[in-house]
Amino acid sequence: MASVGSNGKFKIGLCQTDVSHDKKVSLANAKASVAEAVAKGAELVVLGEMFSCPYATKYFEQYGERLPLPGQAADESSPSVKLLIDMAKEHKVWLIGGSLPELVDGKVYNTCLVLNSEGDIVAKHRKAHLFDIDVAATETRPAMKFKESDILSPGEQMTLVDTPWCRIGVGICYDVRFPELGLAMRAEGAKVLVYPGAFNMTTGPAHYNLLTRARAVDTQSYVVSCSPARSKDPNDYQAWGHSQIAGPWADMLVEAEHEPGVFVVEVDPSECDRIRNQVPTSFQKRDDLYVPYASKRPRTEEL
Ligand SMILES: O=C(O)CCC(=O)C(=O)O
Repeated sequence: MASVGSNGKFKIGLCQTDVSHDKKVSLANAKASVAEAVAKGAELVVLGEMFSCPYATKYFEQYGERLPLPGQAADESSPSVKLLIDMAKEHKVWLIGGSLPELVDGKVYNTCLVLNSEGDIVAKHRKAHLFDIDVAATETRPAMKFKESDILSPGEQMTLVDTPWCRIGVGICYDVRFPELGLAMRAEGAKVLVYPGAFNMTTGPAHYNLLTRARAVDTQSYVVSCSPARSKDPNDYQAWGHSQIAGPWADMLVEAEHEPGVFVVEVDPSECDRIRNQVPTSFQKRDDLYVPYASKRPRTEEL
């Protein structure tokens, strides 16, 4: 498909921020990090999953806010939304606003707002695949159990945003595990896939970098994974951190450690075209072989 946007180079800033139990502190951390990213030249800035809410299902309602629809004015009672709008306007920067617990009609969603450089909300992604896992401890990894579906409802839509540079696809954390979503966004013309996330100390070391690179190699796109920093309080959810960007060749362009930090990387959407032409997998697909199976679940005897 024809490319959307200029296809020109631009700089992406990753903000790996500390999340506090005091929302005002988390928002102040986000504000300082976005300002730092802009000072370092970022034109599009990304925050982590739940950047203003400790990551635990028991907090999602308490910290939840009402989020406007794209094109709608923000409710003044939503401090995280107000901050995102103010930051986008003040710095004239595009923002992929991590995620927030969204309260709507008795439901709670894990939602990412995307704002343009005028502070307009141009897209809203609700996490489509909820993080429900139950991993047993082994000698080499701690146990990890999480059940977002106790509180959260899943989003029902794929999210694509047209920016001045290229089309961008947005997913949230566990969404990155589903290659079909990344491939669908790529089929719709995305050249950058952004996943605010908050992996953990069990799956993070094993899979975070691998998944970022895997989606990059599947889709021949830039893949941006942005996490909060690890909490110093052992009673909190321990985020893996390691915010990172892989290029369309699946090369790691930046990878943080677990401390707070701001990382700015230049990306070039036209590089996706070069890689896609050199290794033209999207034109070599054998849909006749596997599309009939695309919606099948594993046979029950294998579960
Ligand atoms: O997929 C994983 O292992 C982690 C996912 C996660 O932390 C999340 O979806 O919030």
